[in-house]
Amino acid sequence: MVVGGTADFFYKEAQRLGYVARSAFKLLQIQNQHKIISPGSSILDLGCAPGGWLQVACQSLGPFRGGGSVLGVDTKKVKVPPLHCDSRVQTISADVTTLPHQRLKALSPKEKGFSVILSDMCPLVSGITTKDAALSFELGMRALDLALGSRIHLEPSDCVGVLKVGGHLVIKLLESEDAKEINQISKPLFRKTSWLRPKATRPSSREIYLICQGLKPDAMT
Ligand SMILES: C[S@@+](CC[C@H](N)C(=O)[O-])C[C@H]1O[C@@H](n2cnc3c(N)ncnc32)[C@H](O)[C@@H]1O
Repeated sequence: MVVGGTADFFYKEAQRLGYVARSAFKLLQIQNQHKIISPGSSILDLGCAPGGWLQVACQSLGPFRGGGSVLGVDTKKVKVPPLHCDSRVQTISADVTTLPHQRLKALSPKEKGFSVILSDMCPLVSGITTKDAALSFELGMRALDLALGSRIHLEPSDCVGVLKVGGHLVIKLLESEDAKEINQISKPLFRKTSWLRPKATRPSSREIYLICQGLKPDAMT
């Protein structure tokens, strides 16, 4: 992004290192601080276009022989393969708000769900703070719902979430009272939850990431 006639630091760094978007540095910081991705992780990346997080997710899996997988979903098509991605990365074009839990589960390795779910989804920003925050909250809740299914009682009770026990979930939100509600819902279900505002976030942005680590076993199972 060119701001005031000069390309900003993270834009230049992204170009220098072959990342398709400066957003790559946000996931790099999350990974450096929280180590959510390990060799062999099965990763679901919601709102993956143009592919910066796909690149960092694949790099974070380590050498190809260590296995792992990354499934990216976006309404926009991703021009694959971006640099740093290998055949462990697959993408589909779909609207996350209407994508059934069962379809996502069927796309996960051995249909067993994912060990890491990332949501960098954001609505088309209107500039109206309350409206944008409300839309962002809806996308965040959708990510939570896909991850946890009936455990957060948003869906019929047979609707199983696609995040594995022990797994991690990252959700982008725009700061608001509602955003705090997502943390309140998540907190009892995970070993730890925390907030992170990455250095690569533009100063004018209200975005913030909720990081939920270590999904606890379901009391019902
Ligand atoms: C900030 S961009 C993601 C950037 C990406 N993490 C990267 O590093 O390249 C937000 C993305 O969310 C996607 N998005 C928003 N609403 C969506 C929805 N309902 N279903 C799927 N993707 C959605 C947009 O199309 C957009 O590509």
